[in-house]
Amino acid sequence: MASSGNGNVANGNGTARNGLPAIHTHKKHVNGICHDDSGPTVKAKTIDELHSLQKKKSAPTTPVTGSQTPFATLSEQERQKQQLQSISASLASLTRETGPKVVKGDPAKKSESQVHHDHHHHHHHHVATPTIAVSDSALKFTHVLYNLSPAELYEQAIKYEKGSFITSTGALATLSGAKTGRSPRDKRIVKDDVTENELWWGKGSPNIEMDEHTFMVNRERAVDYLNSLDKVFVNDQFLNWDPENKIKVRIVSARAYHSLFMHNILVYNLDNWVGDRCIRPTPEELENFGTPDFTIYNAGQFPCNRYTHYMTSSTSIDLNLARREMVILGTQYAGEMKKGLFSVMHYLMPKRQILSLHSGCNMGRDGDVALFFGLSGTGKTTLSTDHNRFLIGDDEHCWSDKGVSNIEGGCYAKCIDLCQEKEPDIWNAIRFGTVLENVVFDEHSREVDYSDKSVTENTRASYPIEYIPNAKLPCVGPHPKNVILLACDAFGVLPPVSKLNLAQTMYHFISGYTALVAGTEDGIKEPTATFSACFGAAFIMLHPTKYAAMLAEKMEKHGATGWLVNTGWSGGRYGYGSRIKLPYTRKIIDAIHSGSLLNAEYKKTEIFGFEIPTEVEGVPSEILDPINTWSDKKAYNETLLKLAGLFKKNFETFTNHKIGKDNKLTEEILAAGPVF
Ligand SMILES: Nc1ncnc2c1ncn2[C@@H]1O[C@H](COP(=O)(O)OP(=O)(O)O)[C@@H](O)[C@H]1O
Ligand SMILES: C=C(OP(=O)(O)O)C(=O)O
Ligand SMILES: [Ca+2]
Ligand SMILES: [Mn+2]
Repeated sequence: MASSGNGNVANGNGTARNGLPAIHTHKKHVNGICHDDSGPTVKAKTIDELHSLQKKKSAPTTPVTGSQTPFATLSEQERQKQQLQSISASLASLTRETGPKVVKGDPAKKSESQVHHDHHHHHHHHVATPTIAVSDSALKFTHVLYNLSPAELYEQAIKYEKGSFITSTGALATLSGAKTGRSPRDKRIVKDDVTENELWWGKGSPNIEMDEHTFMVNRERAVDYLNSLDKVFVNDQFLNWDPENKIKVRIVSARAYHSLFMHNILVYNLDNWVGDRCIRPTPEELENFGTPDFTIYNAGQFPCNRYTHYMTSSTSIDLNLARREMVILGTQYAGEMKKGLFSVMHYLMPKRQILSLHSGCNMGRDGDVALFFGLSGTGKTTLSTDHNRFLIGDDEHCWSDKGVSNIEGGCYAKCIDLCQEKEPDIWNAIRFGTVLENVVFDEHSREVDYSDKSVTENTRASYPIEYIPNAKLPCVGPHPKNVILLACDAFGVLPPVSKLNLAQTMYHFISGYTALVAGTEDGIKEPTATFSACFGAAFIMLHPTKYAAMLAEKMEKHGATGWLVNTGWSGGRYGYGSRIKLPYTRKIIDAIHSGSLLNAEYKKTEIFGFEIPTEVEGVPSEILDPINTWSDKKAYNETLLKLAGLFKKNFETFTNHKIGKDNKLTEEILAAGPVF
């Protein structure tokens, strides 16, 4: 018994069972006990002690300022207490007096912390509690997992969230549940005395009203749900890389998946840079975090109550600008949080004369910045991620007097049919730390099949921007030189590239055209035109002409050129022609960046009056005028007229709005549409 205890598998004959020579250990006898260990021993007496040696204490996620005074520990405790008080206040029910008792750390790790500390209540920082418990949730503790690291969030997800797996490249595969895309029709905005006058309401507007009381009902529902859980995740982060215009946000959520998504998507740090490496998080910034400017309550697993006024489904995404709060019920799609905050920026930034943009953004070696506007799936992420240029951001930006800044700290790429050769940077960004939503993978090798649409076509990857090798850190840049409007035209009649004058740029910016291809199940054969003002009507808060006026003013002031790029069909509409090849679109974009396209030879198209180049390096010239690619010229002309009609009809809503200070620009914009 004693001799086999160390795992040596020698048999009685001195030969190992597998035929290899037996291993002879030099046995020492101490106190008559046979002892096998000759090497150095571990400095632990129990298995618990051994485990406690494995982890050393890291700097707190909300660290104290550098000084190492004897009072550092004291103030650290005080600071921790304040932070927990602030979180408890966030989670407070508004019908009861105080917030829940909150404690930091994983509820599953109670025994472990007792090993570390003789008086383990030092480890758990309790917050002042109500003397009379008025509800069951006030009797229990809510554990707070605060600003966890990606590794910790992986462990949480894999242990507790069904559908969480590590893929062969180290990404975290997750499922977002029943909702795999945004639910714009379930978005509600509180209409009060202020927002009634400030916001865009009515036809075409994304803002569907709800009253303050109903918001409180849903807020209470979310808060009660979150408090009923053993633990919640809290992320304290920032929006916007412009230090003067950053917004502090707190996200309270129930899933590690949501916490990791926001960790990737938002900004942790703005100031603390060594070269182009960021030390995150900045102690000062997080120490001074205090109360957030904006809070999201994500109770996505829990539905809203359809008996509640204004509710038309089990999903509700509610924004209250006065309270600076957002409540999410009945959807776990993570994009809802990111785009919800984008709406908030679309309200807050214009008040500071800063234009918020639904666009990607990158910069060349000479500091030439390009914006890529476009609706979902038109190519913002794909085309702004360019190996020859610095990525400033893929989706949400601000344009201030100083230049551009990314609102976010990460990217959110579509991954359907992702291909390593065509999109190497995105491909390589899908590794440890990246959240991969709703993808399908081999159950054994864990290799992802990006062509598989079994869960959804809207498969996504969210990764920190620094996973892109040529990310521009910090994510800010000078004033844009080129403003590229992307349209995925499924009618196949828009030219691959058109140069626009300012009025045309405004006309197309306000129109915000792209086309959706009908899903096969719908039985619809026709591509459907979508007009989404400012290429992001779902997120804008003010009337589109407000943003358009700001864009016109900035483009004029900084001499930016507008372009319309069709990333959609050519040679016939969807079902007949084919999608313009990504390498051709990239060549077109290259020519815009280099400036060569600005000075190319142009001809004017009929109906839309686009200036189209006769030649672009690396692109077959015949495809530059779409009529050449259609074998049926009559069908081309009919389709072109049909699309022009849709543009005209859509623009009717805007004809009686003034854009900018005088009527001159307004008239020019109205005249910049299709003529037929
Ligand atoms: N010519 C093209 N230009 C841009 N994208 C294309 C083109 N052809 C196919 N695609 C695909 O279209 C999708 C564009 O999505 P994405 O860049 O994520 O859009 P957005 O960021 O605007 O939502 C990607 O999957 C990309 O591979
Ligand atoms: C996340 C989204 O953005 P995009 O498709 O524009 O990248 C979305 O629209 O839900
Ligand atoms: Ca986007
Ligand atoms: Mn995108």
